[in-house]
Amino acid sequence: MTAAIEVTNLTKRYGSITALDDVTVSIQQDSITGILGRNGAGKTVLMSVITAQEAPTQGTVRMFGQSPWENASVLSGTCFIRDNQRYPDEYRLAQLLRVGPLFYENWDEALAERIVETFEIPGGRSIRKLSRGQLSAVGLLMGLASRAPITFFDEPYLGLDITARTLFYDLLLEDYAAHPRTVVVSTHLIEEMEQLLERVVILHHGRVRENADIEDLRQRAVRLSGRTADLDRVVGGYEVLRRSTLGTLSTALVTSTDSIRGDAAAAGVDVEPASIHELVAAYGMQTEEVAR
Ligand SMILES: Nc1ncnc2c1ncn2[C@@H]1O[C@H](COP(=O)(O)OP(=O)(O)OP(=O)(O)O)[C@@H](O)[C@H]1O
Repeated sequence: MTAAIEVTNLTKRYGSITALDDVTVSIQQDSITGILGRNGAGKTVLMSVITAQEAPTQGTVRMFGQSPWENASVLSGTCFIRDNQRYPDEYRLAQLLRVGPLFYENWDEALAERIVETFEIPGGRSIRKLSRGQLSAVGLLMGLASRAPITFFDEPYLGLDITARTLFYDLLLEDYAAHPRTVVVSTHLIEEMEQLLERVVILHHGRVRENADIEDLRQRAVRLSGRTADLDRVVGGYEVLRRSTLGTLSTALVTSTDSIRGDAAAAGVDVEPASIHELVAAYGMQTEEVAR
């Protein structure tokens, strides 16, 4: 694995708030990596520090082996589309399409035009008058057409309807297959996006809870369900990530082990693979102490 981004012992504090707490993570080159975690987990701050929009309190960031801080040669190869991306006040789409190639050397004009048509982005008014979804479509346009070697999308779909989101996912996969590059995307729409992701970083209270291949993560936990008394007999020896009971029936999300399926079968308890979004939700419910 070649790392496009290496973050080492990164801490970011704002006064008494610790947004990132000793984060060490590497992001694989030519992969699509999802940054997941609860509100306030540190996803945006991590991307802001990696892209040198904010200085770390401690720790180091390397992109393609170099520090991005005031490093034009590194930063020219990155594109960061924020959820609240701002553009100059009176800018219209045509101006944005003209400056794209000035900022990004791999800019693809045909792709940009295709995205304008696909997402029906209006060109006749200033960008600040666009709807929330249309503004997100402009962000997708910049992020995709830039073809930057490292592209960050921070919740890129805000306000986009389901058709537009599906079009985005299809376009991203198609363009990534034709032009492999490193894409980092933060999202809460885990079920929708997980088929795109190859790697996943899960943040919790500013710390890395998981940094794994998505296939490995899928093996990480199982969902047990059955009669509460039967379930009680099984879960005792395992790490229970989340449990719920309705009447006489219970379900439990349990860290997967070699013996869990045998033990569950012996107790008459059903076992199914847990989904990534169940796992992320369960991690998010853990107290800070448990997560460490
Ligand atoms: N400029 C700032 N000053 C003070 N605290 C900040 C600042 N920026 C971020 N934070 C805090 O850092 C923490 C992480 O914020 P961040 O925006 O990275 O969360 P997030 O994971 O992106 O959340 P969300 O999913 O809600 O977008 C939060 O507690 C936030 O309040």
